[in-house]
Order: sequence, then C-alpha cells, then structure tokens
Amino acid sequence: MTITVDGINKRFGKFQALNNVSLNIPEGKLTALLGPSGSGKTTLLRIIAGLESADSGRVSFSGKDVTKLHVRDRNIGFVFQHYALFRHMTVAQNIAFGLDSLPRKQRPSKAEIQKRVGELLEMIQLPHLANRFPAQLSGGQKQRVALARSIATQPKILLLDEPFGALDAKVRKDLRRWLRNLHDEFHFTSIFVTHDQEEALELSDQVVVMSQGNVEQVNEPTELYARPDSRFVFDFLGQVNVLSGDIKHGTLSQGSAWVTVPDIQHQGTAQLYLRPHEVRLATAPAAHANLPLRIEAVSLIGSEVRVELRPEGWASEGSDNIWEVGISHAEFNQQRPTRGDLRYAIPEVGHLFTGKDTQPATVNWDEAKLSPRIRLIN
Ligand SMILES: Nc1ncnc2c1ncn2[C@@H]1O[C@H](COP(=O)(O)OP(=O)(O)OP(=O)(O)O)[C@@H](O)[C@H]1O
Repeated sequence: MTITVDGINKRFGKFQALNNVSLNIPEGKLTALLGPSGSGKTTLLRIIAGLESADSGRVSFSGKDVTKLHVRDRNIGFVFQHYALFRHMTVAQNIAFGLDSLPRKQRPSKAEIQKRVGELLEMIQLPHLANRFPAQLSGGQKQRVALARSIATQPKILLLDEPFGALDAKVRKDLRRWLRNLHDEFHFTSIFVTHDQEEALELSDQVVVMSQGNVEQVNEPTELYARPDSRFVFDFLGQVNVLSGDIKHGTLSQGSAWVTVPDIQHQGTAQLYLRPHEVRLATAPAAHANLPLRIEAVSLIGSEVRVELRPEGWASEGSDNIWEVGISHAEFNQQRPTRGDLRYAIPEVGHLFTGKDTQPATVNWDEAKLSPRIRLIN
C-alpha cells in the first residue's frame, strides 16, 4: 500500500508545525522520517495514522482518500517509544489484544488467536516468555512484544515512532537489524520516526529529512549522504569539516589556509564541506591544499580511530572550531598521532557551497596528479 501525503498544513495555536508537506511513501519499503526535535515528525506520523487531524491537505492510501477515516478503520500497526504494553496483561495477552478487540464478525476463533499469538511469539523469538508480565521484561524485549502486538492484525502499514529511543546503544543496534529482517519478510509499508542519523541511514530504504515543519530532502540513504542538497542536510547527517573563505583565481583561502578548487568558476565567498572520511592526514601540505591543524584528541571508536584537530592559524566554521578525521587502525599504528602534533588535512573529495540556496558542487582532487610524497602519511 502506498501512502501519499498532499499539501498537509498543521498549526498548534500560532505555531506552524507542518508547512505544506507533500510526500510519497512507496509500497513495501521502510521510510525514515529524520529531523531534529520539534521538526514535525511525530505530528506528521500521527496525521498519517489518523490520531491527529490536519488543518488542510490530504492523506491517501493506494489512491484512496483516508483523510477523514477514523484511526481504527485505517488498518495500521503502531509502535511508540514507550512500550505502551498493558501492565496487567501477560505477553501473550498483550499480543492477542488487537485480535481480541476486533468486531465479532472479523474476530478469529479463540483457537486461531492462540495459534497466531504462538507464531508471533516465535517470530519475536520470545516463546518462553509468553506468560510473563511487562514489568518482568527488558526494554528490548518489551519493544519486540509491542511490535508483535502491532502486527497481530496483519496491517499493511506499520508506523513506528522512535521505537528504540529509550534503549541503550547495543540493544538498539540489535533491534534495528531485527526490525529490518522482519520488514524484509513481511513487506509492510513502514514509516519510522527517528532523530538519529545513523539509525535512519542504516535501517531505511528512503529517508525524509525534516526541518521546522518542512521536508528538506527525500532520497535513499547512500544518495542522501553523498549528495545533500543543502547545508542543513549536510550538517544534520553527520560530522562535517568546513573551510569558509573567499575564492580567487580557483583557490579558496582563509588566513593561512588554502585549497585549490579546480573547475569552479565562482569568485567570492564560499564554504567547502568535507566529511571526516573525505580527508586524509599528512605531515606536510599537499600540492593542492595547505590546511594545518593541531591534534586535540585521538579516540578509538570501534572500527575506526577518530582524530580531532584544531585549525592552526586560521579559523574553521562553527563555535568549537574542531575538525574530525577518521583514520584506520593500520594508519593509527603507523603514525601514532598524539595530542599537540601538527598535521595537514588533505582533502580528496569535497562539496562547495557558493550561493545561499544553491546545491553544492562536488570537487574532486585527482589523486593521480598529487605528488607521491604526500601519499605517505608519515
Ligand atoms: N498537541 C500539541 N500542542 C501544541 N504544540 C504541539 C503539539 N504537538 C506538537 N506540538 C509542537 O509542534 C512541533 C512539532 O512537534 P513534533 O512532536 O511533531 O516534533 P518531532 O519532530 O516529532 O520532535 P521530537 O523528535 O522531539 O519528538 C513542536 O514544536 C511541538 O512543540
């Protein structure tokens, strides 16, 4: 079932929570609504569910206008951040709740309900906990039960509002993978609200980035990460290093720092955005860039080593003026970067913003043209 949202507006008093939002949610795919707190994600989800009404605009499911349809008639599964399990019911009773509450004509027989609950317990890998009460479950287990309950009536649409928001990082990661597998098996049309970039990029087929009640950009995760349309999306999707300066004769400079920007015709102010993985570190400047930085901190973050550096003799954008570069463990072992060391950032690919609302131009420094000297890290 596809979901189409067309020109939705929603005000709370004077506050415009959603501003002419239009969207297509493809059938059988997992779409993430991603945005900072207060950007309107939950409000949009609640309007799609029928828990909230829009001031204007339409919601359709596979072409059928459901804007005025009551929530119980929309055949939607819903999972919230805070479990929302019935405390006085066992796990099995919680899962059966939606089926037990169906109108008599649609309600399966007791035996069928029992069979279905058994299957769902198997699916969430908790058959041994059928007779426990919610208070006797961990957070991750509770969310799996909540999910089983929400899909017991076999909805075509599954809406999840920060379902893993209250869980710790490890459980969250496991559940993400588990949800993805479940989704691939059942092919619900799912919408998943999160303010966690990593979660949205890892889990979804399509990401909708929201800001202040507007849809900023919609794309699949890899495309979105590689080609953000705006500074907001760039910043929001993860750490970014910025060189803000002036372009003259093909070189962007600020203070003592400079980098060539080949094939860019623009003259005047511009910002170069560089993701941590688009920059290498060297002990000498490159032929195309002189970006000296002093190491502030080195930390191991799982599969990578993160080096934080402060611009030396020039300023970077942002209040804390810290750049971040990710290096491999092999590079770390080879060069042993230490706080206080001077390094040079060597950009390999960058994204240049030249106007206020323009999309960034990609700058690619052809590695083949770089001198072999600067390929050596140390
Ligand atoms: N019932 C309400 N009455 C008044 N204002 C509301 C109401 N619901 C939401 N808002 C406001 O609308 C804006 C959008 O809220 P919403 O919950 O949709 O944002 P969100 O992106 O889901 O944020 P979060 O990640 O914090 O949940 C917020 O500024 C919020 O304060």
